[in-house]
Amino acid sequence: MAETTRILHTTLIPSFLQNPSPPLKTTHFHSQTILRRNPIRCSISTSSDTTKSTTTDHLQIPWGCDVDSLENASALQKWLSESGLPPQKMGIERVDIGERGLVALKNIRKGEKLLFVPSSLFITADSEWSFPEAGEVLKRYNVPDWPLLATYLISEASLMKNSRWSNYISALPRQPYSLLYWTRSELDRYLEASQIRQRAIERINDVTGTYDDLRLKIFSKYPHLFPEEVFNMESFKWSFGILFSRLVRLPSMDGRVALVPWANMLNHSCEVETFLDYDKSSQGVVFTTDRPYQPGEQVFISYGKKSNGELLLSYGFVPGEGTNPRDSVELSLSLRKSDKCYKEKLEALKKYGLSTPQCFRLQITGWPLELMAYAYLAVSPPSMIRQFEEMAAAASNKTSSKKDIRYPEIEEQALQFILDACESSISKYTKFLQASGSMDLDVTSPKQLNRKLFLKQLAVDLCTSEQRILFRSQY
Ligand SMILES: C[S@@+](CC[C@H](N)C(=O)[O-])C[C@H]1O[C@@H](n2cnc3c(N)ncnc32)[C@H](O)[C@@H]1O
Repeated sequence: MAETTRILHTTLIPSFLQNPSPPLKTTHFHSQTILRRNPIRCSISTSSDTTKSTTTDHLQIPWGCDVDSLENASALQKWLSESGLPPQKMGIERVDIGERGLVALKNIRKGEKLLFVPSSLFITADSEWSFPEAGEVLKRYNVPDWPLLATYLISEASLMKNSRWSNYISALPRQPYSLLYWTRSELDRYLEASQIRQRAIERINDVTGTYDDLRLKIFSKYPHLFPEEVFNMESFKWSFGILFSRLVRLPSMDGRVALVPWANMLNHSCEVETFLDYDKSSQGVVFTTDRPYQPGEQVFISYGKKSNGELLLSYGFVPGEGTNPRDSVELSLSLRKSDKCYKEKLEALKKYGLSTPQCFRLQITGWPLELMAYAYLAVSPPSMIRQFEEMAAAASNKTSSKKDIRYPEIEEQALQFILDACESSISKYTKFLQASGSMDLDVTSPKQLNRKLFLKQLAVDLCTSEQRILFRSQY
């Protein structure tokens, strides 16, 4: 479950539909369409306009289960054992952290290899389709792994019991926790202070744009293979939500991405340092424990070195206060519009792939040298025009030039510039956190109220942790 964001941005958006092979003749497919698909009933608007107040109350994905359903998880466990999963030292149980998770059934030692999920149980871009022609069409159009897997998941899910993955899909959450399910007004209201709001908007736009591309360029040409009642924005939101929170990148399999049933039941802990990977000798997905577990204890892995905001974005949770040593916050710095050398400074920044405003990542342990270089540039007087390039180069992470630059004559101003930026960001968090106590949630049903309270709490937890890093940086 590592590095999903990077993978999405590198594979989802490229124009994958430039030169498809000639389309197959439609008559070719008729024998396959006897398999019945389960449509999404009363699906909500497929509009890409997330500013509309679409609530998730109307969502009618007819597959998957409630996030904490143990019944479906037990059926999954039984099916996996029958399908080649070796006996395990862990079982699926309801847990305090993460709803359902894997819990030790026996003593587990530090350094033990666990899981051994065979590759026959992975879902990858090469998995066989129950509708092979649908898969063939996508491959002819060179659809990259992420959108291909999202479509595959919907295709298999819609076949319910007729898919070989039916037990796996039935145990997936009907509505994954993900910022994809937040409306634009919820993002604006709850995450106004955090840069994660913008990342969420970009991600929602990526998903919407990908779906629109698929619909326009492929689905509309093969409606008998990709009917709109099944392949619509709602089902794509679901399948991308599942991919963001469950897809694993396997470094020892050349970085291939896969959905790995069973391994998918492991929750994340910021304290552990162990990752899922493919083990060539046992030919399955494993992980090696970095601590012992006693029977009854939940076993965790790491989803990667992610900040609280990144965990909220992909997985829909925020770790407990102060528990994430990798936590960070993005601080936005801008050139002053009134700067006499605004144009020259902006040119220097652009030369090194930077701009204004520009975000820098602050960690609890400190800020990057690039941030200080940007601050030097922002405060430097016209007399330092010859150093602008050196400063911009040092502010960029795309250059091998020296980062540790120092200009004692403007150091104090540069530090003050950073402090002011922290101060301004802190005041946005303070405003939200103070208002959150008395926020009118503007809802009519108890279900909606629960949802809003849940989102608000996530936002409060995120903003508290991000503000804490800013205070620390200021200090
Ligand atoms: C790969 S799944 C893990 C299995 C999942 N708990 C289930 O019941 O299906 C990832 C999801 O588990 C939950 N999760 C994982 N680690 C968590 C944690 N430390 N705190 C809260 N929720 C967590 C989040 O909902 C996340 O999207």
